[in-house]
Amino acid sequence: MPRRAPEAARGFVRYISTRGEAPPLGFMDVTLAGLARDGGLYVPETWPTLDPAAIAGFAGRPYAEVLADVVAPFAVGSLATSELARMAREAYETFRHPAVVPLVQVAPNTFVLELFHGPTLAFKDLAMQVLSRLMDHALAARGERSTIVVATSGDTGGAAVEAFRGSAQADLFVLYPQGRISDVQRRMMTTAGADNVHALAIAGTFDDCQAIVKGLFNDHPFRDAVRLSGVNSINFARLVAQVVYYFAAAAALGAPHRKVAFTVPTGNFGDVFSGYVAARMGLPIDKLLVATNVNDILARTLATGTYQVRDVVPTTSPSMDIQVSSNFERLLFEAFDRDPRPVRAAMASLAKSQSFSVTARSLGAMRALFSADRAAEEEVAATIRTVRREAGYLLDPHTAVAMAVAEKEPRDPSIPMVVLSTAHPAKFPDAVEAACGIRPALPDWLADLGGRLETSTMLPADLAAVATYIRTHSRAASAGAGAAA
Ligand SMILES: Cc1ncc(COP(=O)(O)O)c(C=O)c1O
Ligand SMILES: N[C@@H](CCOP(=O)(O)O)C(=O)O
Repeated sequence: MPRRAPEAARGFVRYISTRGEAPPLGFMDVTLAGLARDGGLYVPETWPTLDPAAIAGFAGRPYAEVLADVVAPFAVGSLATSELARMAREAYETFRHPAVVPLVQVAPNTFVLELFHGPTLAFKDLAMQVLSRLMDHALAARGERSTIVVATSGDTGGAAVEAFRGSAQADLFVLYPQGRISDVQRRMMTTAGADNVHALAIAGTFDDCQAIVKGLFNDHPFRDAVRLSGVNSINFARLVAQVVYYFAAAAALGAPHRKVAFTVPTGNFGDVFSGYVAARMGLPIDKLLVATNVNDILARTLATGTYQVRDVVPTTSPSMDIQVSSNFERLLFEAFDRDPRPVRAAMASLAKSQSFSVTARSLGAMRALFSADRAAEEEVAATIRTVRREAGYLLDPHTAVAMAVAEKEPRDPSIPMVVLSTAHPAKFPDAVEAACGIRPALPDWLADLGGRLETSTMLPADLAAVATYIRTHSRAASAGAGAAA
């Protein structure tokens, strides 16, 4: 059978690598590829835009329809809009709230955007439920299998397990940092009871897990042999699906006729980069406020222009206990006017000396839209208590990091501030109870989670050990495979 020409060679919307040394690909190829072959991250060659009337029209529309309209321009030529619309409809049928992403007002002109009504109670479901459908569709159409790896600090892993368990096309390997996530998060990964899901407890941090995943992608013979794909936010399809809720929330609050600001609890910089994409597409965003816990590399970088890795400190918002923040590379590429050479230099410096600096001009470009601050552990707990007392609303610790930062930051009171609520408080019951004395219960459909049988494999934080495990257990590897994208 003749080999398929890559989509990009067939005149589709092209995606380019932030490091400039990988072949351009089309949307579905990028979705299956994960990391670019030069170690960089894919972004579209140009940002599509939506006109103000289209944005205004999102208010009150079903969320799945908004997704189809926002994502379609990124997939022109690669995927029929009717297929995308079907996938979106099916994806959001798994959600437990009719609005999918409801907005709740907690103070004058301050809103919480609840992104946790999906099957694993975190914002990751919003993109993962679409991504699994996109990948299954592409793999089935091509008659291919795939080995999916994912590094998680707690939430991406559970969302991936839920989205891919039972997939006929894919085997999923989830790397989580042993002992550094909540019990609920761990159980969501270890109780799938599906042959195609492998939960790997890594003796290390999330940064170790993510470095191993990138190492697997950068080992081209391995990558090709197992047909490697990734569902972390290195995958552009994850990010584009997350752009949708910025549009939905802003339109509900009067955009495009009114500016809206967002505070985003941040770790791997994927969620907030999706906000940047929304701005590039024409959404009038006043400000994107990056909120970190004490693992504040992003806040320090935006303050000083120097990205300097330190040891990670365990916190009550474990999903944000991250130092090497993958998607910052995409922002660097933008801030360097899309010149891949300084991106390569920065990434080489990061690999060699754990740090790099950006020019004053690039820092200025970042600060035009982004600002940043951190919340210490006592501020997080105090915010959970205060918001509960004053607004009768229970925040999870990640959302509380964002709320604490939003409250500290000087702001124009006439501009609505939307705080992204990335997880349900019941995923972190110990931290919430310690902060305010209330122990949030899991919803009914997860009430038996604590009693389900757990299966996981402990491995050292070692690239070769993980690669060997995957080679042995991946059905894509044992079926034999040709070159991947
Ligand atoms: C609950 C929660 N909040 C916030 C974040 C940070 O999001 P991002 O990594 O996209 O910056 C994560 C992890 O990604 C998370 O799981
Ligand atoms: N906080 C994340 C870390 C991985 O982020 P991703 O957005 O790149 O998948 C998690 O919960 O796993």
